[in-house]
Parts: sequence; structure tokens; C-alpha cells
Amino acid sequence: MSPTRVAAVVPCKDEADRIAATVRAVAALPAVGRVVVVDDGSTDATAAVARDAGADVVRHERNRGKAAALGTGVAHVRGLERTAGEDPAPLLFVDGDLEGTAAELGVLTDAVLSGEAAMTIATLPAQLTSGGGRGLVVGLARDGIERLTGFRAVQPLSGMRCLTPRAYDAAAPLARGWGVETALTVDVLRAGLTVLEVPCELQHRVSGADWRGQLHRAGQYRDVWLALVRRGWRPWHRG
Ligand SMILES: O=c1ccn([C@@H]2O[C@H](COP(=O)(O)OP(=O)(O)O[C@H]3O[C@H](CO)[C@@H](O)[C@H](O)[C@H]3O)[C@@H](O)[C@H]2O)c(=O)[nH]1
Ligand SMILES: O=C(O)[C@H](O)COP(=O)(O)O
Repeated sequence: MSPTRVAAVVPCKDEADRIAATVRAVAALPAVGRVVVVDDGSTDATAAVARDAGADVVRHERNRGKAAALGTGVAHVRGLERTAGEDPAPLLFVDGDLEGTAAELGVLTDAVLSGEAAMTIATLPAQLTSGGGRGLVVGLARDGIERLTGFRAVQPLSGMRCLTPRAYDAAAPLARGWGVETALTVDVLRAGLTVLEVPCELQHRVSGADWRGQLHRAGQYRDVWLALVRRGWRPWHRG
């Protein structure tokens, strides 16, 4: 029998202002059976706010990065399922900063629960707040994924994803830090599974053009580069 509910995993670092609205919107999705928030060493009240909003909260005492937070969340979900005698559910990865727009994520779960795709990825519309990126990280991820798999992603860094247990296992253990989305796409495709990008009306906090935003992009670039090279991409071999 195919599963009817998914388990949502929400990695968060200092999202106290946004996490309550995100948790409520995700928990209200008919296809979501569990919401696990992983507080990745926040220095604000993220964990308490998420708990008050009804999430099951796991905490990293110190910051370990988004990929580690996802891994911790999935391990927690699998432990709860074992205790309850349930089969592993499909997973829904949701960033903590979507607030009420997370209510739109049903399009991701529909295509996985119906068997149409093993992994769906949300593509976002133009954001209300403009960012400060020049497309360098996005371009690196898109070109690297295409070189390794033939798949040309519209938004290769998008973290909002729904995936079957088999798709998750194909990518586990997850690539570190900001390389996780790029690696997931490559690993799931290489396992012969179907990946589908689906437009979804989400709004998130966009990284700015200030030094903090550019430092963030430098970290993203490093992690995406490492994830691609570890999967056999050789940027110095052209053609
Ligand atoms: O050390 C950290 C840093 C961030 N987060 C959380 O990870 C999510 C995404 O982080 P964010 O700062 O919003 O990153 P962006 O640059 O806006 O992220 C884009 O690019 C990332 C890949 O580089 C993807 O993970 C995101 O889904 C995509 O929106 C948010 O819920 C954060 O709270 C952690 O859990 N741990
Ligand atoms: O702002 C963004 O879209 C991400 O941080 C990626 O940055 P980029 O514009 O350099 O690809």
C-alpha cells in the first residue's frame, strides 16, 4: 500500500521570528503527519517558539550546518516511526523562513505520494525582496548537475523537497553544508529515480548584497563545489 502522509523536517538557525508561522502552515497540510524542527544551534528562541507552535523539536547544542540538521531530523523521524511500528514515510524538507507561504507545499507532496516522482523540488517565483546575488552559486550547481546527470535544473539550490525513503537512502549520508541540495539531485538521478521541479508560490528571506550575504554565498560556493567534485565533476575538463 502506498503511504498517505509525509514527515516534515525543518532545519533552522535563528528563525525565532518566522518559525511559528512556518510550523503552523506545514502542520496544516493534509499530507503532513509529523513536523520535526531541528534547531541548529540557534542563539535566539527558535526552539521554544517552534515547540509552542506544535512542532517536535530536536536541538544541536552547537551550529553544524543545514545538511547535518536535515540528517538529525530524518534520524529522529525514523526513530519515532520504529517506536510506533510504522513504515518509513516520505520526507518533506522545508526551510524555516517560509512563514505562511509554506501552505503552498502540497504540490510537492502530491507528486511523490501519487508515485509520479521520487523527488520533487519547489521552484520559487520572483521574490518580493530583491537579493544581492549574481547567480554564481546557482550557475555552478546547475552546470555541475547537468554535466554529471544530463538534468538541467531551473533552481538547483532550492531546499524545499519531498522525497521517498528510497530516494533519501540513495543520497545518504547527505553532502555537507550547502552542498546538500546539489548532491541530492545528482545522487537521486544516478539511482535511476525521477526528479521533478514543481512551481510553488513560496516567499523566503533572501540573502542581501552586504558583506554578510556575500560571505554566505562564498560558503555556498565552496560546499556546492566540493559536493560536485566528490561526485566526479572535473571543472578543469571542458567539453
Ligand atoms: O547553519 C545553518 C544555516 C541555516 N540553516 C537553515 O537552513 C535554511 C536555509 O538557509 P538560508 O539562510 O535561508 O539560506 P539561503 O541562501 O536563502 O538558501 C538557499 O540556498 C540553500 C543552498 O545553498 C538552500 O538550502 C535553501 O533552501 C535555499 O533557499 C533555513 O531554514 C535556515 O534557518 C540551518 O539549519 N543551519
Ligand atoms: O542569493 C542567492 O540566490 C543564493 O545565495 C545564491 O547566490 P548566487 O546569486 O551567487 O548564485
